[in-house]
Amino acid sequence: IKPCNLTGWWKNDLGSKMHVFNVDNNGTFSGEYHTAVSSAKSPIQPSPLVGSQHLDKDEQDTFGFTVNWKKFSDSTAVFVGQCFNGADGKEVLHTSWLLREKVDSETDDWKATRIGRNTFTRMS
Ligand SMILES: O=C1C=CC(=NNc2ccccc2C(=O)O)C=C1
Repeated sequence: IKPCNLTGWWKNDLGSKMHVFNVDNNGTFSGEYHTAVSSAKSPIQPSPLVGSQHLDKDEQDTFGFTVNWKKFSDSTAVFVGQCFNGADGKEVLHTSWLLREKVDSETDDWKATRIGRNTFTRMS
């Protein structure tokens, strides 16, 4: 199976863009996340991401990464997923995410984590 390397630019179904810098030989990578969903008032600036992917030979690897949302909010998102070579030959990342918003009091802890799914495709 054609290997699937995360290095490069990806776009998700919300229109956010992710730039993965080089993946080292441990599968560790860093990058920048350019969200499309931040509140309009704050200028969109990239947030740092760090992650790790499997490097099995010629496999469709699983990965995880963490995004710390700079500036606009003290939230953190973690993504887990797998890279596939789609039927059309295009690479696609199917991910699940947890978004943890910072809440002001422990009594609000119960409502502070959201879950969802995102699909990323490589930006040509
Ligand atoms: O200030 C903030 C706070 C949270 C954010 N979450 N974005 C996400 C959370 C889950 C999945 C995708 C995204 C995205 O931005 O594409 C973005 C900006």
